[in-house]
Amino acid sequence: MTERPATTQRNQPVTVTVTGAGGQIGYALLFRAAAGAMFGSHTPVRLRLLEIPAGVRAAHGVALELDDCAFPLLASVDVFDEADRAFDGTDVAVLVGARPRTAGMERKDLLAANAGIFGPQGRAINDNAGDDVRIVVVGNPANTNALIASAHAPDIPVDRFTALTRLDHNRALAQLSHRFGVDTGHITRMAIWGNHSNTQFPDVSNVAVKGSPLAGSQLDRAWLRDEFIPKVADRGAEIIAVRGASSAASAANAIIDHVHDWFKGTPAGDWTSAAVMSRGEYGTPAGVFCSFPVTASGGAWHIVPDLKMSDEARSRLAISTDELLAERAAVAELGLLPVHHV
Ligand SMILES: NC(=O)C1=CN([C@@H]2O[C@H](COP(=O)(O)OP(=O)(O)OC[C@H]3O[C@@H](n4cnc5c(N)ncnc54)[C@H](O)[C@@H]3O)[C@@H](O)[C@H]2O)C=CC1
Ligand SMILES: O=C([O-])CC(=O)C(=O)O
Repeated sequence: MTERPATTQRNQPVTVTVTGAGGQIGYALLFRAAAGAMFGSHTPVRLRLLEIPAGVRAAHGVALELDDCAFPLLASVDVFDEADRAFDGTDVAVLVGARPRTAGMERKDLLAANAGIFGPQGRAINDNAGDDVRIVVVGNPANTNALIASAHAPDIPVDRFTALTRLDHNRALAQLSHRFGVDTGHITRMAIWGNHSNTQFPDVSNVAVKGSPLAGSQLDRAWLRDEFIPKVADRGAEIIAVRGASSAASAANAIIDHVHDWFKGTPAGDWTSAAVMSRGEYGTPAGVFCSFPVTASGGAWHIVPDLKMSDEARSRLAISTDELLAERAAVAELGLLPVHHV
């Protein structure tokens, strides 16, 4: 047996709770998390898997397979069907567990089906998680579910809650990479604004390719309006139509990217996209989780300040934030928000 070099340094383990762990995204996520993709090769991970009773057996199956991978960084795996126990001491809560949409549904159609999950989970995180807990909401409609969860966690700073729009960001990078014939790593300063839905605004106005801003024919407005923006905004539906199920591996990959950057920071000179609580930045309505261009440093997200926005960009963003306000009103109507959040 090869001995580990004496210099191998090990950080304290990070505890990650994943809800919906027996589902499609869970299956694509947990093995990469256990292999060290979130926090790097020096940080062991303790996994806590939450499922509803009907999904617990599948989650146990995933736990058996995790065991069989013999990941050196995997400190423990535990399966729960009770939120209070699953979130006990957790550092990172990944809220995936929810029903996915099927062909013909919009993400907002999931509101009534899924929103009821996130209040109790927010409360369980509030009462049980570690002091520094960070939360990423993935289950749709993700932005509004993040609002519900945070509203039920009064002791946790709202900035610790996020909703995932990194998948939209990555989709946009891939489309730009195809268009301009460069690796995605050469494309910086992409931004997703608004809701994780087809009203989102994928904005290339600050994009740089190999460090140079887009110019001339690269800014083909008809291509942006008729092809790029709808391709990115409707990609989730395209995946459902082609794959027959909603995106799972690409969603898991985006979760890894999001958590990784939150802990490790975004690269100098670039930013990414995440939905965070709006305090009115860029004219957005305060009190909804809205996607912005963000940097991460010191374990916190920072909305990129002082970007110029055209009138068209502002009106596209307003369409998406109007949808967020409508979702907020709908869940308030369903009694899913505490009164002071309405
Ligand atoms: N924000 C994003 O970028 C994306 C979000 N999604 C959303 O992620 C969610 C999950 O998608 P999949 O994994 O494909 O679905 P899935 O149906 O394969 O798995 C969901 C799992 O969640 C479990 N679950 C349901 N309610 C739960 C609860 N209260 N507590 C714990 N577990 C619970 C189910 O038993 C199931 O095993 C869906 O809402 C989907 O729309 C999917 C792709 C991208
Ligand atoms: O579209 C869906 O229902 C799943 C999802 O959020 C995505 O793929 O972006």
